[in-house]
Formats: sequence, C-alpha cells, structure tokens
Amino acid sequence: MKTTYQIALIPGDGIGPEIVAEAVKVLKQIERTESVQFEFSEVYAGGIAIDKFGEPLPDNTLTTARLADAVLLGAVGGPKWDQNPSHLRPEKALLGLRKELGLYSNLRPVTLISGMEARSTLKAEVLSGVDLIVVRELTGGIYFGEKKREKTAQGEFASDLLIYHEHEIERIVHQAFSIAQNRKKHLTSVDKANVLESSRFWREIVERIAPEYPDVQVNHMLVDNCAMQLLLRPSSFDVIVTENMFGDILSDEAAMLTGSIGLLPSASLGEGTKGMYEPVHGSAPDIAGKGIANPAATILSAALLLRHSLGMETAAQKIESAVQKVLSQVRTADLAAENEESVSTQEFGDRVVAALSK
Ligand SMILES: NC(=O)c1ccc[n+]([C@@H]2O[C@H](COP(=O)([O-])OP(=O)(O)OC[C@H]3O[C@@H](n4cnc5c(N)ncnc54)[C@H](O)[C@@H]3O)[C@@H](O)[C@H]2O)c1
Ligand SMILES: CC(C)[C@H](C(=O)O)[C@@H](O)C(=O)O
Ligand SMILES: [Mg+2]
Repeated sequence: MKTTYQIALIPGDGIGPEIVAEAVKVLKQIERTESVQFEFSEVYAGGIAIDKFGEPLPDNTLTTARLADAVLLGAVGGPKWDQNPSHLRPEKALLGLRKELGLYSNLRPVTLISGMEARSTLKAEVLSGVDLIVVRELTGGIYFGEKKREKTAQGEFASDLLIYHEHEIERIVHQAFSIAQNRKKHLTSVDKANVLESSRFWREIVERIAPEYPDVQVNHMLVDNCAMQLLLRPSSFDVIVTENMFGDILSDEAAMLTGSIGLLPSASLGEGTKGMYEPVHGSAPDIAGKGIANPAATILSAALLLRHSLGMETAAQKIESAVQKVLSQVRTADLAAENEESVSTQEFGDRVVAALSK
C-alpha cells in the first residue's frame, strides 16, 4: 500500500519551469522505487500569475499550497515586471507564501560536493572541511516591516522598518540551537549589534536561550565580519543563525564556496511538517529558455522536501548521492571550465534519474 502525498508545484518564472521539471522527473523515479505516490498540483505564482490573473499570488495558489503536504517552487521574478508597482511585483508571491504558510525558518545547507572545489574562487585548502548551514529567519525583519514612500515639504522619502518581536527571534534561535546540537555543536549568531537596536535585542535573546543548550558553543559575529570570514575561514562555521536580510545575502555568498549558486537548495519550515522547498538562486532571466540552467539546486531541494516534510531520509540521501555522482561525471554550463563540454538542464536531470535507477 503506497502512501499518497500532495505536492504543490510552483514553477514560477524564468528558469523556474525548466528546473522544476527536472526535480519532478526525479520525484517520479522515487515513486517507482519507494512505497509512495505523489499527486502533483501545478499552480501559478510570480510574474506568470500577474500576466495570467493580474495578481502575483492568486487565491487558488495559496489554497493549493495550504492543502498540500509540501510545496516545490522554482523561482519568481524577472525584468518584465521590474517596473511594476509594489503590489504587482512577483516577489510579493514568494513573501506572501512564506508568511501565509508560517514558514519562519529557512535552512540553507552549504555542502561542498567533492570535485567542485576547482569551480570555487577559493583555494582547495581553504575549502577543505566546509560544511555549514545558514538558518535564516524568513517571515520578519525589514522584509515585512512597514514600508513608506511619501512626498513632504523637504522632499520625497522612502523607508522600510526593520522590526522583530521577541517570539520571532526566540523560535528561530531555538531551532538553530537544536540544529547545532545534531551537527558539530557550534552556533554563530550573526547581527549588526554595534549599530542596530534590533540586533542588540537579537543578541540578548541568543544569550538568554544559550544555557538551555549547554552542549552548543555559541559565538556572536557582526555581519560585515561574517561576510569576510566566510571567504577566509569557511570551514570554521557550523550553524549560522541570522535575521532575514543578512541571511539572504550571506547565503548567496556562501553558495560560491560550493562552486555555483546552481547547487544550493533550501527548505522553508514552520511549526508543522509542511514546508516550501526552493533553490536559493532566482529566476536567472539571463539564461532562461536556453536549456542550460543547473537543476541541481532544485533537485536537492526535492531531497530536502522528502527529508523534512515526508520523513523519507533514505530517499533524500539517495537523491543527494545521485546528484553527487552525476556531478563527478558531467557539468552544467555554470560549472564547466572554459572550453569544457557541458550538459543541458534536461540531460542533467536524466542522468540523476539514471543514477537513481541503478
Ligand atoms: N526564490 C526566488 O524566487 C528568487 C530568488 C532570488 C532572486 N529572485 C528573482 O530572480 C530575478 C533575477 O535575480 P538575480 O539575477 O539577481 O539572481 P539569480 O539568482 O536569478 O541569478 C544570478 C546569476 O546566477 C546565475 N544562476 C542562477 N541560478 C542558476 C542556475 N540554476 N544555473 C546556472 N546559473 C544560475 C544567473 O544566470 C545569473 O547570472 C529577480 O527578479 C529576483 O528578484 C527570485
Ligand atoms: C526574491 C527575493 C524576495 C528572495 C529573498 O530575498 O528572500 C530571494 O532572494 C531568496 O533568497 O529567496
Ligand atoms: Mg536571495
């Protein structure tokens, strides 16, 4: 008897549909070997939803996501909608999904895949031992505080409020500590406490919670220093916990330790098992429609979906090993050296499926 799971698919814009198609292929292969069945419901969000329905996050998309066991998202956004007024911006869909589904915790694991060191801009000896995870607060901070744009007698101004409530910091900090307990027991809390009141508050809360996790060694680091240390001593990090915007920026930086942003998956989680899974990268409009996007981050996000929402750890590991194996044989264009041959998005996906069927 197979267990059936509902998966909401939100391919989105740009390379989104190309990379989600490859992750779906991989999940369908998992169906063949495990006692599960997936029912996929494809819905629209982002620019494509603005074009079709006049809004970035249609009700039907949100309802489908709410009813699903998990959501797999490609990416949203692109230059076509860049000049749109704020309520008609594709990113609204993403932020709306995260907020409405209560997905306050964004896990961005940065794992070095053997053989990829050569594609990083850093030396192999600096990269040796890199295995970290960014735990990014996802539904608070400057992304969600009040926004203003006003014309005054002194001229026009714009503002974005960076606000954090105690419970929002507490829950993400608890989560980061417990993740650290199951890893190398080292937590770096990243803030800008020398300038921001919200960061001083964040630091106080981390200090207050730390005694509940005596086996975890915690340190605080200012975000500008962290940006530098990630390139200088990346292997000294285990778990990084930080607020929404710092986490966004640091995770793109950390992606380059692995060789390409096309390799970095993410899981957005809340209180229950429901999660939204998406690559860390965006819709890559510069390469959309060319069949050259790296689908690995999305395929690895599907692995995180199996792990975190469906409790299928073994299947998740199988996908991760298959991706590693394929990367040891072929590269997509983002990872190929100059004049080195590369495989298409589709061929990469096919090879992962083939590696899984062996
Ligand atoms: N989760 C999301 O939906 C998400 C995340 C980030 C950015 N965005 C949106 O995407 C749009 C483009 O943003 P951007 O250009 O700043 O960032 P981006 O991540 O889309 O692209 C940055 C660079 O990385 C490359 N790249 C990204 N993913 C790749 C992949 N899988 N394979 C190979 N190369 C890849 C792109 O070609 C580009 O050169 C914007 O509208 C932005 O708001 C969406
Ligand atoms: C598109 C944008 C709103 C989004 C974010 O900043 O959270 C993206 O950069 C990400 O990292 O998921
Ligand atoms: Mg980002």
